[in-house]
Amino acid sequence: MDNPRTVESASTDMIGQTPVRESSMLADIKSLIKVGIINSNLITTFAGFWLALHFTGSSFIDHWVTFLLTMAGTALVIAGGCIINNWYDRDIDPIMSRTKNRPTVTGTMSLSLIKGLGISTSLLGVVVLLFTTVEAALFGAFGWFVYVVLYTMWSKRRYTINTVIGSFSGAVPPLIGWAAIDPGLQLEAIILFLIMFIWQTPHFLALAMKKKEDYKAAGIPMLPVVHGFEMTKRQIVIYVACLLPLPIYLASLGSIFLIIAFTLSAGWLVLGIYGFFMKDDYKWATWMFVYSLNYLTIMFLMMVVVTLPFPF
Ligand code: HEM
Ligand SMILES: CC(C)=CCC/C(C)=C/CC/C(C)=C/COP(=O)(O)OP(=O)(O)O
Repeated sequence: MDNPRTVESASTDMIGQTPVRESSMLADIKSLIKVGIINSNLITTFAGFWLALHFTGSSFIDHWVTFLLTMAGTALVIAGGCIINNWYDRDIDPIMSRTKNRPTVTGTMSLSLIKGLGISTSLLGVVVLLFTTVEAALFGAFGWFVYVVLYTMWSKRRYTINTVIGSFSGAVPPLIGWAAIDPGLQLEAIILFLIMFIWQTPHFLALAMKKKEDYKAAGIPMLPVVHGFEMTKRQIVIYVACLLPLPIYLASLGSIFLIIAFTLSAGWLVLGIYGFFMKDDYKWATWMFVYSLNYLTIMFLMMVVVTLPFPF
C-alpha cells in the first residue's frame, strides 16, 4: 500500500532535526481526521437516520442506542479514512499551502503511528456499525473503500473525474444513517444520496479553483488545472442546476421544506451564473464554496426540523 513517491519519514527534516511546531496534540488529531468534514458528514448521517425513523413511523426514544452506535461508527469510519488519506498524501501535502501543516508533513506524529491509527479507527468504525445493521456497516465499508482506494490511491492523482469518484463516498453517510433503521431503504434515501452526490462537485470545484496553483504544483489533475476556469465554471453551474428538481421527490416533507430547498438551490444557481459576469474568479469561487457549506447545513437540518414531532 506504500506510495512509491513516499517520503521515508516525516519525523526528521533534511538535516536530521525533528521540526518543532507550536501545536497541541489535539490540533494534530483534528487536522488528521479532518474534523470539519466529519462534522458535516454527521449532519447528513443524522438526517438519514431521522428520516428513516419518520418514514417508518419509529420513535427516536426506542432507538437512541442505535443512534449513538450509528453516529460513533460513522465518525470512526470517516476519521479512519481521512487519517489514511493524509498518510497516503504525505508526499504531496508538503507542496500545498493548505495541507502543509498536517502532522503527516510536520512530523509531530510518527508515520507508523498515523498509519496504525488510520487502520484501527476504520476497523473499529465498521465493527461499531455492525451493532446497528449489517447493511449500515456495508455502506460504511463501501464509502471507506471508495474514498481511500478508488479516490485517494487511484483517481485523485490520475484523472479529472477524481471528484466524481470521490463523490460516491461523500454521498454514503445519509445511507448509513437510514440503513441503521431501515436496511431496505426507500426512494427518499436515494434522493438524499443523489443530493449529496451532485452537491460535492460544485462544493469542491469551487475550492479547486481557489487552490489551482497548489494543485498544479503538486501535479494533481483537478479540473481547473487541466481545463481552466471557464470549463470548471460551466461544470459547476450544470451540477448546481441538477440539484434544482431533486426536492420534488421529498414533497412529503411539506411545503415549507420545498420552498426553502428550492430557494437554496435557485440562489446557488443564480450565484453560479453570475460567475460568468464577475471579473474576480477567486472571489466568486470563495462565495460558491461558502454557499455550498451553508446549502448543505440548512438543507439537511431543515429535513429534520420539518419532521420534528410537535409538540416537541
Ligand atoms: C468529492 C468530495 C469532496 C471533496 C473533493 C472535498 C474537498 C474538500 C477540501 C479539499 C476541503 C478543504 C479542507 C482543508 O483545507 O483542510 C473541504 C472542506 C470542507 N468540506 Fe469538502 N470535500 C468533499 C466532500 C465533502 C462532503 C461530503 C462534506 C460534508 C458532508 C464536506 C464538507 C466540508 C466542510 C464542512 C469543509 C470546511 C471545513 C474544513 O475545512 O474542515 N465535503 N472539502
Ligand atoms: C463512509 C465514508 C468513509 C465516507 C467518506 C466521507 C468523506 C471523507 C467525504 C469527503 C470526500 C473527499 C474526496 C474529501 C477530500 O479529500 P482530499 O484528499 O481531496 O482532501 P485534502 O486535499 O484536504 O487531503
